[in-house]
Amino acid sequence: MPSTSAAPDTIVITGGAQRVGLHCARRLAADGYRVLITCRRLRPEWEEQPLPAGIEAMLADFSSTAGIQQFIDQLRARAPRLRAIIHNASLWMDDSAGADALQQMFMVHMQAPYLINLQCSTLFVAGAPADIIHLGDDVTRKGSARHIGYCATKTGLEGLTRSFAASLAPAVKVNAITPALIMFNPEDDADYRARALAKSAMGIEPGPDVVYQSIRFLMDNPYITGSCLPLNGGRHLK
Ligand SMILES: NC(=O)C1=CN([C@@H]2O[C@H](COP(=O)(O)OP(=O)(O)OC[C@H]3O[C@@H](n4cnc5c(N)ncnc54)[C@H](OP(=O)(O)O)[C@@H]3O)[C@@H](O)[C@H]2O)C=CC1
Ligand SMILES: Nc1nc2c(c(=O)[nH]1)N=C([C@H](O)[C@@H](O)CO)CN2
Repeated sequence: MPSTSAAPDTIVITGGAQRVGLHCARRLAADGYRVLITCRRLRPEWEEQPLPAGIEAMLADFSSTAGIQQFIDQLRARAPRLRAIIHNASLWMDDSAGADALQQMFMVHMQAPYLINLQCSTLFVAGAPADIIHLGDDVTRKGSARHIGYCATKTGLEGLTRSFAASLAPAVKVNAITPALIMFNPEDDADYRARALAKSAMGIEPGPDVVYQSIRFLMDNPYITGSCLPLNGGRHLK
């Protein structure tokens, strides 16, 4: 649970302005945490429908090292009582997306978590539970014929998980959640959706709360670190 001190503990969720990240931000704010979400653009809808109390948006673009460093400097200046950093930001690009697609996904999936973890691990509250959680992808289990660059960079993120877990223990636990289908995108057509649902034993689109539940499980468990938690509906059974 959040600290009882005057300042609530802070959880950072990168790429938290939509979909999975925003859902988890809402749930964790409702749990009593101060949640800092990062985004490349503030959403116009927040004018009419402000983010819930406890959620603050920080502009951050991880497409360059300078952009990552600017975020780190801003976060350090705010000197939050960090409880967790959740690396959720991601680009899901297929291999027809252009020559620099791999580089773009490397920046978001590996360079940003690498630099942020290296420089922000000292912002956690000393002597209190501390977590870094990487959002990976179940696709790393077998590889992907259609998202080679995406899969490679998410595989690299799993490697960062194990290395940072060894480096930051026992002060900070570092784990990954490796989901398969969580929530479709609006443009996904009926045929794509049917094929995606058929790939797992559970055969459902579970929605983002299963990611929140997995985050809570990792945060509330003092003994798991260096692990990649499969969240794939039994996809490995098919
Ligand atoms: N959705 C699913 O079914 C699955 C999701 N996952 C993983 O779970 C996580 C959440 O998924 P989902 O909610 O669909 O993710 P999204 O595709 O909605 O992306 C999340 C956010 O990443 C941010 N982002 C992208 N590029 C950059 C960048 N260069 N700098 C900073 N932020 C960036 C975007 O922020 P903004 O738009 O504000 O710029 C975006 O809102 C991801 O890591 C994803 O790979 C894994 C398997 C399945
Ligand atoms: N950054 C993102 N990564 C992924 C997404 C997404 O929408 N954004 N979606 C998927 C798919 O759900 C896939 O798991 C099955 O269709 C994977 N990664």
